[in-house]
Amino acid sequence: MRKPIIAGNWKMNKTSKEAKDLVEKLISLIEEPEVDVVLCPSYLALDTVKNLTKNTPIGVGAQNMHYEESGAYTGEVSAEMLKELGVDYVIIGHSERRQYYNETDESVNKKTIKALKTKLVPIVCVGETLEEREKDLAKEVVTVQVEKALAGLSGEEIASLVIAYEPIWAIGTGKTASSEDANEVCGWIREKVQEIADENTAEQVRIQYGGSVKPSNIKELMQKPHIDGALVGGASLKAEDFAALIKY
Ligand SMILES: O=C[C@H](O)COP(=O)(O)O
Repeated sequence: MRKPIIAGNWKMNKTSKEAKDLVEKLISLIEEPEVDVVLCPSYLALDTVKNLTKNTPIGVGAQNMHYEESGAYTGEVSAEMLKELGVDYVIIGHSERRQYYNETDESVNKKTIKALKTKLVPIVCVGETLEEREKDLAKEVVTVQVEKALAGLSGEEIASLVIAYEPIWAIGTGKTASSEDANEVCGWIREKVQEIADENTAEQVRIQYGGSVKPSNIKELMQKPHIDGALVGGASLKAEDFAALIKY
């Protein structure tokens, strides 16, 4: 049985002070969540959020990392630096990083390998553009992204990570993929994992949906057999909304 995982990706929002307010409010609204809960603030707020959530079931994730251990990479942050802060998860290959910061399938693969070696749980993002969906290319695009992201990993490693399916056209637009469409793509991802690894791995790997998830649509999405959670942007910025998502 896969435990659902709901993660909030705050993107470039919330100063450390605002993060503190949000986390304190969230803690007062959720007691013992039945799902894994993860908050992904900016790098600068990670320490604050980690300290505030220390004795709670809330996990903390970064939004990106570099694949090298150290070196002349101005502005970058390593997996070791995240680990030292007590970070548990790291989002890898978010479409905004693919679109604006030259993230490629190859760098996603390197980062995923590095995260696993450092004992961070990667949340590996994949998803098609609207144009690709309209040309009926979603299956090909998404499964190739999965194949390339997971290249060289063992079944055990794949089973331990999280894959987030985020159709780019649904991110921050208010347009959610229908629960049927989202489930269909998550099913294709699971099939691909089975092909790359084996049935057991495919059964274990958790696949999230992301793209305009909100309290009004989470229940329907979570009822689908291949959807094991959500990667949430906008609705994770308000404690009440995020708490409602966790309690779906
Ligand atoms: O990482 C989160 C996704 O990009 C979804 O963002 P959104 O919930 O604001 O559409």
